[in-house]
Amino acid sequence: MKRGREIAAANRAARGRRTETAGDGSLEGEVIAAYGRHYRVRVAGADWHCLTRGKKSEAACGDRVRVTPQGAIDDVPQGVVEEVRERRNLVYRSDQFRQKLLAANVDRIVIVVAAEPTFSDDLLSRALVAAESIDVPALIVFNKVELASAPVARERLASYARIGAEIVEVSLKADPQTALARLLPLLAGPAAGEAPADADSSDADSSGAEPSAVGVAARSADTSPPSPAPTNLVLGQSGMGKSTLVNLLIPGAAAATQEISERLDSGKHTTTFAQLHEAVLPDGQALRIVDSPGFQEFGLAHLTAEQIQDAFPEFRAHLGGCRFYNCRHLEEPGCAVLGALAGGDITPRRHALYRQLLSDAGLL
Ligand SMILES: Nc1nc2c(ncn2[C@@H]2O[C@H](COP(=O)(O)OP(=O)(O)OP(=O)(O)O)[C@@H](O)[C@H]2O)c(=O)[nH]1
Ligand SMILES: [Zn+2]
Repeated sequence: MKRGREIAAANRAARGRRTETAGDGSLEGEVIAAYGRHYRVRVAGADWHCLTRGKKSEAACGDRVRVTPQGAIDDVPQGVVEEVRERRNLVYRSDQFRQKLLAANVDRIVIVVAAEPTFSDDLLSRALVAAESIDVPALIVFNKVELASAPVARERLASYARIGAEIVEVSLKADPQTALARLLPLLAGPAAGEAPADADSSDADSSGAEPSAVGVAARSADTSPPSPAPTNLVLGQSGMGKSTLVNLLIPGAAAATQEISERLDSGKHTTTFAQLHEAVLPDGQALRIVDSPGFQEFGLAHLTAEQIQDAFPEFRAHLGGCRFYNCRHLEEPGCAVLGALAGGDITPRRHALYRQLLSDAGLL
């Protein structure tokens, strides 16, 4: 989050690059659906079906890619992904054996939890760590708050608010209008071609007190090309209401997903599907949502020790206070983080997660 300003600037620069034709006949586009090695790439307003050259699937939803045309099948342009452009960030899950790319070039990670079924602290915490590790703001959408079980879940979420997480309460099914009124100002932004609406706000940092300052038309008024809306990656365990959220925000999203999975997957079931949905709102703002599969585990084996440590906001105030400059905050004498753990400022659950993430990454 501390690099929000730089990211916003990089963001503007990256988005200045519109679709271009290179000398070799290749074109630039954006991956709007990733399904194993199959991709749907939006090139100059048309949706192409593309494959990568290698066996590995290395592009993610939201990536800018260079593609070469390969004719058309059933009027759908076909292409090959030749190159993935440099990305601002990449969200992925990993264990020791493989990686699952979720999305690239995201501006916010939206994590859906609910009053019931019971959400997993481990998964929520890992999603927050994933966001922190790439300096992208996270938003927790707390759904089904009309249920009698909501106070228990609210109490559990309070510990996340204490470490700085932003939480929005909604009833996506029971009260969709209020949910939209709360979420759209946080998630929408200027449509492509629209001038920035707010001259004062300058970045997509979520650390400000005003929720309305988060990425919503909050681009500085400079001379660079106007930015399209921020890209929101939606994550959630099964049953929390992720599909309900995506369909409320983008009417027709379910049908689009169905259509793409039928075309790209030809009946095979894969779980690596992610899709970018876009909509223009009545007020002219635009909304970009990446829908990803529900998950039951969130491996972060790719993180470095430094990324893991930095992803715990409640450690920060203590990091300078350890006796050893290279303290790992595990059992070292004179460790300020362990002191804060003993004193109750850091919870045992969070410190256990810290240790587990180091272990998962092979760093213990
Ligand atoms: N009571 C209540 N139920 C809701 C609300 N929002 C969604 N649901 C229900 O919660 C269930 C799960 O919602 P989905 O949107 O399918 O959840 P999901 O997270 O996409 O789950 P998967 O499809 O399994 O990945 C459905 O039966 C919804 O009708 C709400 O505001 N209140
Ligand atoms: Zn320490």
